[in-house]
Amino acid sequence: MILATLAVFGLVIFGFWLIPRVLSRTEVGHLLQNKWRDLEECFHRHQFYKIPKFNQQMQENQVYRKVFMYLNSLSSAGDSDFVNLFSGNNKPNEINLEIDSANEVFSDTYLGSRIFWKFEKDCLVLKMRRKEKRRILSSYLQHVHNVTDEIEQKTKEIRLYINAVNEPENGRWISVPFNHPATIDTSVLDSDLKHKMKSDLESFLKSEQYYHRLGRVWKRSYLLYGPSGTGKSSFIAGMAKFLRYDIYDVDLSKVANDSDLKLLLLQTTRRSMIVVEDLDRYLTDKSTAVNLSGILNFMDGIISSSGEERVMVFTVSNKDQVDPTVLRPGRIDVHVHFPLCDFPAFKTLANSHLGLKEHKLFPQVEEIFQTGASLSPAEIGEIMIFNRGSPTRALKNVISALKSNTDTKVTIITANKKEEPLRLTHSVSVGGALGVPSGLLDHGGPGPVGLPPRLMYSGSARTVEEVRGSRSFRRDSIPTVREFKKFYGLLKTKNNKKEFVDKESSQHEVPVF
Ligand SMILES: Nc1ncnc2c1ncn2[C@@H]1O[C@H](COP(=O)(O)OP(=O)(O)OP(=O)(O)O)[C@@H](O)[C@H]1O
Ligand SMILES: [Mg+2]
Repeated sequence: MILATLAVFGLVIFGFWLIPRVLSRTEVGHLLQNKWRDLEECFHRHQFYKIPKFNQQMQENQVYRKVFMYLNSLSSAGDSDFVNLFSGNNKPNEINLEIDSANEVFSDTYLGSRIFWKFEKDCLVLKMRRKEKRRILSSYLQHVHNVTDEIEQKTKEIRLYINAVNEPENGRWISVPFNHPATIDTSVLDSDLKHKMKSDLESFLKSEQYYHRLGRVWKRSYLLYGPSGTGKSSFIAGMAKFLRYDIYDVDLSKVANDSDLKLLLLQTTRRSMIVVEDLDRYLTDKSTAVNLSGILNFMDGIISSSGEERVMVFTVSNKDQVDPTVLRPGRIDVHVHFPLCDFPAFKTLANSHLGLKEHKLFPQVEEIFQTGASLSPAEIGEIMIFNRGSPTRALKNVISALKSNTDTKVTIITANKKEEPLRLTHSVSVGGALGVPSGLLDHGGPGPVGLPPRLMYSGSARTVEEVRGSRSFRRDSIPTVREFKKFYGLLKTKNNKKEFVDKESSQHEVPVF
């Protein structure tokens, strides 16, 4: 008797456990669930809001578009009876799922209230309990807006804008899709610095209210400084991808005057990154028609169409040469140093480029770094890429390049008799603005110290006097390696005194946080 009671009791419990599970997986269960919900809603009065697909001018209603996108992002969308499959817009191999507008009701929960969406002919209908509309309607719509904004931001194609010669019919900017492969993570930099940069950018994105409360323009400015080939442009690409911002790359030499620069800024959109590479060059060479006050106003970003959500990035090779007013706090918020390679950075490159964690030549490489020799990550990276078939050969070539670089670190007397340091090898620019090579590549054979041919640029010929007159070789007329050697040979005969330039501090710093 007791056994029978226990068996019945067990069966009842099992039944209670099993029935909801079976129902939730079957059509009957689904139907019952919907009927129960409908029954529950029968006891409430409802308010309906219609969102037409088109406005009176037969243009697409943006609210409809956003709600449609929002509904697609709901987890319940995946469970809907009919789902359409489309190929991706920019990636044809990708398949996207989209809810079908055929008479289905989608329910959503917001702040504890249930909200229903239904497709009708050319419109979407929002249904909510009347007594709850005051409490949730506007914040729910804001929530829909925020979610879709975030989705759009994540999926949008990043574009690179370049200020072209004046074409009034097309505006001042021309753009191309931006597909640079660099990310913040692929930059060979101190990992703590990369982490700080990411959190700085993230906290900027979340600070709209904070900036508004302070009455400040919601923008943040970064100065990336360091020798050529240390990854400044690649890092900018990584920042833009991290933020998913478009890049406006300002070429100041193509700007007619201060008001033209204002116009350019006015024609940028929010959520964009405004980049001026080699700012020091423009300031010292006066290779722009814009004067200092025009540049300062531009940096302050006051004149912009919305004044909102801008990141500005400036690169310089040596910040000590830049007028302190340009770099004052508020105008530049964060300084980031891009150093030449040290031994840990070399090891990271060897790992990523050659798959080497350890090698018998590493101690030798470390020793040379300890003597103060250094090359830019670009130079070391190029040697490794060129010799990637043989890691040992790659390391040997890095060693000889480092040794030869030690020999080429000299102090030269410039035209104005002032001693000025010049690192010859760092002047071989391997990357133009945002990594687009600006010189003509010479594939004519290996370089003199095992450097790959890619490192050799055939720029326009320059005389030694021209080279000596400038602080460093300019990107737009890069000498060939042979010219370097010639130049170096001349230096040796003219200056018997050969000094090492002080090794730059390898400390990365982000002074303002
Ligand atoms: N720190 C680094 N981490 C990873 N790659 C680097 C780094 N530095 C340079 N490189 C590589 O070297 C090449 C040139 O780098 P990039 O153009 O970013 O240097 P740059 O500092 O902007 O130089 P320049 O001042 O001449 O414009 C790129 O292909 C990049 O991938
Ligand atoms: Mg650059």
